[in-house]
Amino acid sequence: MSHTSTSPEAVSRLRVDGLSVRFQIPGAVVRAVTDARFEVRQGECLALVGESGCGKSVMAHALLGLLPANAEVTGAVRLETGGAEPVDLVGAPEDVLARRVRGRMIGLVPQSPATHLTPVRTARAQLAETLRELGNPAGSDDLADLARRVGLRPADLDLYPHQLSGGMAQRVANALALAGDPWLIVADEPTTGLDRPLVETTMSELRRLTDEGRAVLLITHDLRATEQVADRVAVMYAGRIVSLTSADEFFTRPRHPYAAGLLDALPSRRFTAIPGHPPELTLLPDGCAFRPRCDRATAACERIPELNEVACHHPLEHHAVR
Ligand SMILES: Nc1ncnc2c1ncn2[C@@H]1O[C@H](COP(=O)(O)OP(=O)(O)OP(=O)(O)O)[C@@H](O)[C@H]1O
Ligand code: NI
Repeated sequence: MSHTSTSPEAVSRLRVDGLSVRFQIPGAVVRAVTDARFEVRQGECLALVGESGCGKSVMAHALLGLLPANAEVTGAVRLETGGAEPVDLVGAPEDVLARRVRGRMIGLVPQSPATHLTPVRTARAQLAETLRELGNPAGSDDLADLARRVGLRPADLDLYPHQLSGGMAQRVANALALAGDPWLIVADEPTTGLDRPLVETTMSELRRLTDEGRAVLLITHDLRATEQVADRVAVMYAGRIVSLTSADEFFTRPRHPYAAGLLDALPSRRFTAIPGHPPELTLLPDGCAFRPRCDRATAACERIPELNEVACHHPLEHHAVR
């Protein structure tokens, strides 16, 4: 389902190469993201899934230079758009990120959006201001169009943040992320608080933007929504990407035991949770971090497996699903 109207050299993409994030906290180091390698290409939606606390939001913030001062980021993140000079996002000066990247090249839908809205201004005022700041003349048509695309009714726009339900605040955040017509949309749980029809609206909008030649990095717990829009799926466990395959392969022939476990936990499948819990990111074991929960673990798992689509010493051959 990829969009290939441009020549290969001009293909836009985000390339993440060996990205790691460490947080220094009193007496410990949180290894939130370790050695992430992936790309998101024009015309593609890549979903990033994994249990709570595995490092998904930290990864999203690292891409945009939005981590707090106790974070140490290493590795490379390059944004190549339309044959223009690539932008190196790790180590880019704050003014470059603020003026050129955030909102314009990369739009972020933050997790828990209600906390990011200005309490004293209506949704309409915040959208209009963002459109203006991002150099869009903000005709009322644009604003109305943006609202419609995310499933907001015109009357919703006159509400103040405290009057918005969680789902409405989510839609306002989705609209704010799209206001600058960014090339890449990083959407961190963009469907929180939305009912199924609105989840569908949001997913179709993300798919439409993707098919028009943009790119989407979708962070979500909603595997149903993932199945609907993702071209590829990256599975994260304890800060590492442990599986990076086509969505079709992830949903029908998962090879990493953790990926298979996530699918088995779905009510529509076996409805059987993976036993145990992920490790503390301050106390990661050597070797495969999933080993203590994995019924296929062997002595080989004391070494970190390479990510060759699947980071596992003993991937599943044919896992019966559906
Ligand atoms: N500023 C910080 N200082 C120390 N640790 C942090 C900081 N920010 C995040 N962390 C830790 O990094 C880890 C990854 O957090 P992150 O928010 O990325 O998880 P997540 O995969 O997005 O989870 P969820 O699905 O619940 O949103 C967590 O253990 C979290 O406590
Ligand atoms: Ni998160």
